[in-house]
Amino acid sequence: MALNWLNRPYIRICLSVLAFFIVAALGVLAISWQTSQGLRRDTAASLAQSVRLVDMTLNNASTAADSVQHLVGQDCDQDVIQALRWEVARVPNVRTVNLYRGDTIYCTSLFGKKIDYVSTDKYAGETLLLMSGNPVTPGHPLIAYRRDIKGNGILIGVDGYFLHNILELLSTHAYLILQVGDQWMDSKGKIHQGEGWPDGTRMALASARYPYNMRLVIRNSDQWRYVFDYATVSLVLFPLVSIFIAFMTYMLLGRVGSPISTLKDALAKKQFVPFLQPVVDGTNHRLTGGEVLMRWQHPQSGLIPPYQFIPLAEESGLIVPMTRLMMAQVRDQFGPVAAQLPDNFHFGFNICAGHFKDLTLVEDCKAFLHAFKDKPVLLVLELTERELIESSEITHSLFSALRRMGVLIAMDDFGTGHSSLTYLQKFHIDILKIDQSFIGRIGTDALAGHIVDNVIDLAKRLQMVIVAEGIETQEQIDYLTPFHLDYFQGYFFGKPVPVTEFMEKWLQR
Ligand SMILES: Nc1nc2c(ncn2[C@@H]2O[C@H](COP(=O)(O)O[C@H]3[C@@H](O)[C@H](n4cnc5c(=O)[nH]c(N)nc54)O[C@@H]3COP(=O)(O)O)[C@@H](O)[C@H]2O)c(=O)[nH]1
Repeated sequence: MALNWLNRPYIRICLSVLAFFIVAALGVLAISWQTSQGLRRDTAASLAQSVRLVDMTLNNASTAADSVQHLVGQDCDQDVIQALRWEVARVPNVRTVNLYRGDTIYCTSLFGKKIDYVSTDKYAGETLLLMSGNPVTPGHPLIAYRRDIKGNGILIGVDGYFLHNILELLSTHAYLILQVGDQWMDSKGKIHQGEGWPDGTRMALASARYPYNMRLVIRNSDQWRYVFDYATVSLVLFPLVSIFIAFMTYMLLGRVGSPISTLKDALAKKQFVPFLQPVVDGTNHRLTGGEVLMRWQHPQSGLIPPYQFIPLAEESGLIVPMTRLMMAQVRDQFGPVAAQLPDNFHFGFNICAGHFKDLTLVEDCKAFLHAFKDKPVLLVLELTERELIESSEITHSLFSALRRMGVLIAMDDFGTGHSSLTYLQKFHIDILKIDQSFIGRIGTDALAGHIVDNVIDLAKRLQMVIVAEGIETQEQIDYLTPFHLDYFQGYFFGKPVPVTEFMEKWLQR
């Protein structure tokens, strides 16, 4: 069948590996799609959350500014200083509250009256300035909130600690920064100038209230960390599923093509070959013929014995073309060397019952005998007693046609079935082959000896040619010799071998 090529080992391995990679690739795609969606969703939520928290922090500064707004422009007396300090103590996150006039700070919550310069032009949106520290706490980041009222105003220092805490907490799977003007703070609280954040997918969200942006970068390493944190089960499951699918692919491909289609394929490729077992004269043990026994020369599995495929071949009817192939091969290989065969050499073919309904059998026998017209041989069709031949008009006319051509009929495995005598009555049988199971028990089993004696007696009375098959020992030969049987066959004389080996070993040169 056309699909049989699929179960060749290397095709099976290649397709299984392919199945593994397809499933694994689909798994990688599914995991990366799922995690990238999850990561985007989570980071977008982190961004919104960070803006909300920074806004809340700056709202505190704005609240403090509201409270001291009426002091703007007033002299820095004790009441004003006290009011400024009160706000530092009262409002969370606020570290200093200062008043300025023009570009000069003149009143501070920390030092009271103090003159200091303020560069108001550096403030983003005139409101916010990120600072890496101030003279009191150098290296400690802070954000200055400014409220200007006609050239005078309030400057509020907000502790950067809260801001970098927000960044740190929300940057588990991304690099989160707070950007104010061209300065930005990372999650460690470090202040940077200009661009310079890492490569990756970028997102940004601006505050609606204050002039700053929260920016977020998803780096490759973040993606992988997210995968390990949130898709651990899938990471284990997909390779296992891929291995399972590859294994199933391998196993299922092994079953592609039904056994019958496999036989058909083998038949088309002529993988069924004849082996020959010698049959020798019962007296002088010289070669007189050969039984043709089928073997399946499988390209991968090697030589397959008949018991593994003959039953299915018989059941499916494929045995008929397979037997025809045997006859054709033996004819074509022995025809040209017929001169080397002993006189009256006989070829025995096993023929199943179903074949006796097929008229091609007559044609095949004719062609077979014709191939040996210059050195005639005997053709023996061996019928097994295990299968019943239907007694019909077709079978009888077929038997008659075969007889007219001189084809001999042998009864194989005699004694093992239930119809031996019926057979002998209904069909003209020329040769009787005593089953090897009886021969094998000679000398060990008295009953088997009696059966052999009686079968020989019956066959002689019916004037049939007798073959004792399955001879393996000298003891068996010694037992049978006094009966003067026509032929012996068995491993003692030779096992079934390929045609070329049979020719080399048995034919005269
Ligand atoms: N319809 C067809 N059936 C066939 C064909 N070729 C074989 N067969 C059937 O398979 C049966 C087993 O065949 P095989 O394995 O080849 O065995 C044969 C011999 O090897 C074996 N034998 C012969 N001598 C001995 C022996 O001394 N000891 C021993 N243990 N085994 C021995 O016997 C088988 C031959 O038997 P038989 O056919 O009864 O003469 C075979 O029996 C067939 O049924 C085929 O082409 N067509």
